[in-house]
Amino acid sequence: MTMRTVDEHLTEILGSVAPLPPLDLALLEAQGAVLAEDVSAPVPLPPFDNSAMDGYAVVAADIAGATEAGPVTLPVVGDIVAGDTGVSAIRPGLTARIMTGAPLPAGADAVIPVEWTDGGHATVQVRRAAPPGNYIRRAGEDVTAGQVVVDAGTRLGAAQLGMIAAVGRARIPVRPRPRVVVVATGDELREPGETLAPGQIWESNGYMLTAAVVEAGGVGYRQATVEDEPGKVLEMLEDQLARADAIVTTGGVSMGTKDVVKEVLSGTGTVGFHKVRMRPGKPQGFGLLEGTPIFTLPGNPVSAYVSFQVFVRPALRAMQGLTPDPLPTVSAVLAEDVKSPAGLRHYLRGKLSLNRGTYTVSMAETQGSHQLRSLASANALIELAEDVETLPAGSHVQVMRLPS
Ligand SMILES: Nc1nc2c(c(=O)[nH]1)N[C@H]1C(S)=C(S)[C@@H](COP(=O)(O)OP(=O)(O)OC[C@H]3O[C@@H](n4cnc5c(N)ncnc54)[C@H](O)[C@@H]3O)O[C@H]1N2
Ligand code: MOO
Repeated sequence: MTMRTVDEHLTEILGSVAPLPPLDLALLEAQGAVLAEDVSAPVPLPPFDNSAMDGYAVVAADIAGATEAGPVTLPVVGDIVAGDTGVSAIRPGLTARIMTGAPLPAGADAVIPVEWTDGGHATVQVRRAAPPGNYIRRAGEDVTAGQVVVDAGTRLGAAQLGMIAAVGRARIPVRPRPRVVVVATGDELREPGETLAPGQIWESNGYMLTAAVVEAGGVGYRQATVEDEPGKVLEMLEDQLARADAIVTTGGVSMGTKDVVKEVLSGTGTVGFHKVRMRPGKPQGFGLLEGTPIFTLPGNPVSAYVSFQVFVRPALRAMQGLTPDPLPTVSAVLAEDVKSPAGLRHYLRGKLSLNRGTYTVSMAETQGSHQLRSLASANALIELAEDVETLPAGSHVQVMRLPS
């Protein structure tokens, strides 16, 4: 196994993954996917001048002198509701009742809310003056014709889907959420809910990594554990290629006699195994299996989780056409002294808090790569560069916020 840095390993990964080809999807099928092309408006929004209030469409000059004590009385010549398509014009001296969202009749230049009037039907008394433009929503004041309303590369949430529907699009080209098969290996593993024999543990990495795939915008498929028998593991991985845009395995990649993932994948496709200068997460493998990226993460639970966030998450972003950013990172003040092994990138579980505008981070109680409890209560990973060996309390450090 060759030695390499975190950056070297990530560079190889990002050089090997490509955005998934776009698909044309109906709006609600596209939720969570990333828009592949800009969406622009074919018409302005609003498409026509319309009323912002339930009230009366008037000529502002007609009611310029209206007061509580001296209301102006106008004949009401029509009733315009939202959805009316053939609205006739009004002339000075006349008014029409109008509802919110209804098209403004030609000739009118202001809307008087019903609360400023006596609410009359045949005639209406207006008790307040208003300038031209009062409570009118002008055509194009939200979006102009031809304007881009959602940029390519945006992940589609509720607001973006609403915007796209509002410009009349029923289907859009998106990069689909990558389908990621998660495979746990190890003869010691049993399903949660089953009874354990001595020496066995419950399988947890598969659940954790499948959930992490979803947090990273993918679709996670957790594959049941198979026996640590090379033929069976290879056959299962090859079967999974049919439904996978990527495969993530955990376990079986270090120096043991039963490190089956390494055994079956060494020399298969372009898969290579490396010792990466990091803690946790030293033993890593990556490559393409019949063109599909496969990440072989270590088995220690915290190592698997950190490896996912450092290597797999950026790759899944790239496959969605997003920038392969790390988790959102902030600068924080260390609450205590820390030590770090020389020559390794160190990821420490931490607790990040914001006190009077300053981020402070303290270390989780335990840092062993088998100690999942402190990861489950952490909200951050403190990232210490390879050349850091000691840092006193008060130093500034880069901290990755964990998905919440
Ligand atoms: N002689 C050496 N031994 C080890 C080295 C080394 O360099 N030389 N590296 C250590 C490091 S660092 C790590 S990390 C682990 C990685 O080992 P594997 O990827 O081969 O993982 P396993 O041996 O299969 O398992 C390690 C550990 O994690 C538990 N595990 C595995 N899968 C799961 C799962 N799905 N759910 C819960 N727990 C899991 C497993 O029971 C082991 O305790 O190797 C070190 N050894
Ligand atoms: O890399 Mo191992 O991941 O340190 O426990």
